[in-house]
Amino acid sequence: MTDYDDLFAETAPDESVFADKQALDPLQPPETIRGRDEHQRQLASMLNGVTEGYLPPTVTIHGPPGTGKTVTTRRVCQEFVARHDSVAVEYVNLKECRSIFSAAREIHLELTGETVGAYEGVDGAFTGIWEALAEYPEWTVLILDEIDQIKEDANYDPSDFLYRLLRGEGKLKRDIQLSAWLISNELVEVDLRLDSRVESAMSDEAVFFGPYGASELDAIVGPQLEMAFRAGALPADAREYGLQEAAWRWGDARKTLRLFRRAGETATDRGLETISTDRVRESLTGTERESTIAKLQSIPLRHLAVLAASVGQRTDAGEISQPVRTSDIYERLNHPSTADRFQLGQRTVRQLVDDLATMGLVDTWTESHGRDGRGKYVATTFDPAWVREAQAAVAADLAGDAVE
Ligand SMILES: Nc1ncnc2c1ncn2[C@@H]1O[C@H](COP(=O)(O)OP(=O)(O)OP(=O)(O)O)[C@@H](O)[C@H]1O
Repeated sequence: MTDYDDLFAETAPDESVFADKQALDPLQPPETIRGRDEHQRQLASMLNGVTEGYLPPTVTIHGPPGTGKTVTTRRVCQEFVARHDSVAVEYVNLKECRSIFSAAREIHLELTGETVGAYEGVDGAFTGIWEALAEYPEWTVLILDEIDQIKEDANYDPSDFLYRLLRGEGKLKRDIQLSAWLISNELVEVDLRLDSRVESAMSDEAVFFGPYGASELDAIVGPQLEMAFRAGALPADAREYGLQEAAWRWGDARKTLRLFRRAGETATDRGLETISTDRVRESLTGTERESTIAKLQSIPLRHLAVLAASVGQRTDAGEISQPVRTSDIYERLNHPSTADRFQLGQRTVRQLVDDLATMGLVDTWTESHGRDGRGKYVATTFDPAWVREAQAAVAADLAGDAVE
């Protein structure tokens, strides 16, 4: 039988380098938005359009992960509506929405507090959305975070969804003043392949959040590092090294916080009083691995299948052999044991490989083989073994869903 007193005593950190580990939690809203003055100014001047009777129908906000798109946009909007009764702001994260209906349902839920039944469909959700907005203040800013998710719906064109949002009959009839602020990693018009009808209904307002440099990361996470660690636990050289590497590799504030948290945990596990540059170096690999696997778990299954096929078989020595040709990927996916499951033609495989390259997950290049023509080669931009780990995690999730 377990002696819990012993168990907890043994696992309690006695010499922790942390003073307040929670300070490194990226989910805690920051007290102050730092290093984004110009962006805040741009967003504020768009909001100030209401004083002249105009809000742009859309504002696109894009840039790589962890660059402050969400926190900055939400904060500026919240502060503005707190000072202007004629404006309301609503925020909806579409992260979990893999269909247009679920996106419309999520917006409806945020505006009304009520769920739309599946039988009411997208039409029902939009009717409810317009009825709700008719009761709102004169202007509404609707922030749709991770808008790129709506492209996952194979049965519905993202253009139709956005067109309804911008030019829907129910909206025009009620003269609703809605400004849709669309947040995503890629430029939304390109990523969602929006048609010209939607593009002309959108406005040109776009705000780009670039990756942070080392000094910006210092300004953003610096105060959190001060709070998180005991005095002297994070020496200046290790701190500097971590910030430089984080800026060079990612420019992502969230990953930077994770990097220092992991480094601190390793130091504490090993009973060390300080976090050396070596601990930070180890943490860099761990952070890279963790975030890549998390990203792989979130991509569509077809893309993951193509990645798995590009990773291929281990050699006799247990190594994964890369690069592979796109034709090999196609053949592996069309092996009799899996062909029925995937049903991916050559063109689709090529398209999926291009998507993976755009996501930064693979590198591709073409080589000439003399008389045999040319071949396109594919290799992952990260340790290919991580694909197997992501596959195992996805399979476990799917099995869990099936049980529920
Ligand atoms: N300028 C900033 N000032 C203070 N904290 C910031 C800033 N930028 C980012 N952060 C921190 O990083 C976290 C991630 O930021 P945020 O969610 O805004 O990034 P994002 O660009 O929307 O990322 P994603 O594309 O992954 O959704 C925030 O919760 C906050 O802790």
